[in-house]
Amino acid sequence: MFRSGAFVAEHISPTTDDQIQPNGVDLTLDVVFEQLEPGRIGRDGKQVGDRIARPLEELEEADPDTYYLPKGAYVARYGERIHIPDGHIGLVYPRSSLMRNSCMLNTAVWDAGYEGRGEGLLQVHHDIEIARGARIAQLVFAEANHEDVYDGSYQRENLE
Ligand SMILES: O=c1ccn([C@H]2C[C@H](O)[C@@H](COP(=O)(O)OP(=O)(O)OP(=O)(O)O)O2)c(=O)[nH]1
Repeated sequence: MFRSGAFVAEHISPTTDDQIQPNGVDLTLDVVFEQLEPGRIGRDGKQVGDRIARPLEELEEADPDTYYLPKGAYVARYGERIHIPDGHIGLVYPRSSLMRNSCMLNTAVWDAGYEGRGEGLLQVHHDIEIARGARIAQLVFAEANHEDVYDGSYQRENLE
């Protein structure tokens, strides 16, 4: 069963009322990264390739705090601190307005016990402007059985 947006909001911070949806909580765009170097997925381990944040100069041109994204693939970091409570997994879907603008956000599994400010693959199939802090995605929680809780390399990522 999927949980209500009000329940999800108890585990996401900060949130404003307009982020709380019937079935989930909207996540905002914080930073957009471009990958520069190949990563590696090995049999025992992995490496995330070097990346850079979209340069601030571009953000400050014309319309401050807006990303102008040409067609391509980016990694988006969400603005909220997310905790996946015991007994649940999280899934992220694109905000439909993003998808209707020919862009897509992909999700992997958000494990029970994870805490951090996570990331998603932002596919831009047509140039788009996205304001920093704009709502781009929706996080939902589904109830799930598990024996262990998340203890991987991304635990507590991007927390101050
Ligand atoms: O779209 C997603 C999905 C998950 N996560 C977070 C939550 C999840 O719990 C964590 C780790 O995901 P996963 O277990 O898939 O990572 P991995 O590649 O297997 O690495 P590790 O074994 O170090 O966890 O990343 C994201 O930031 N974005």
